[in-house]
Amino acid sequence: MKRFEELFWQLQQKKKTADPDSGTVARLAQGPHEIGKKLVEEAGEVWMAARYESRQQTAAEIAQLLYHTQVMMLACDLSLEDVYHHL
Ligand SMILES: N=c1c2ncn([C@@H]3O[C@H](COP(=O)(O)OP(=O)(O)OP(=O)(O)O)[C@@H](O)[C@H]3O)c2ncn1[C@@H]1O[C@H](COP(=O)(O)O)[C@@H](O)[C@H]1O
Repeated sequence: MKRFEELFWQLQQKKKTADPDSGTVARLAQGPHEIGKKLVEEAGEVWMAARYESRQQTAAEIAQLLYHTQVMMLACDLSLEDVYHHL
């Protein structure tokens, strides 16, 4: 099981090393506009899963939303601390 911080550190490494096999690196190359569209799509999937699907499916959709949120953070050069500051 991977935790939020661990995933972020992993994605930071992918970005830093420009891993050519990484889907994250490919998404980052698309920029914040495309990443934002994906983020909104995933948020909609969370909404629909919560409304019409199982708890398990909702959890899976939330995990994807968290991933795409982290991709946006990296695209905007935001650290975990930058975000936690506002919690
Ligand atoms: N947790 C995730 C993760 N969650 C979601 N996704 C991506 O988001 C997509 C989910 O969107 P959809 O269900 O809408 O699928 P889709 O329609 O095929 O999406 P698109 O590829 O068309 O955007 C998946 O296909 C993945 O591309 C993720 N991609 C990667 N990770 C983790 O990120 C880490 C680094 O991954 P890489 O950068 O690929 O090495 C690894 O630990 C991965 O497990």
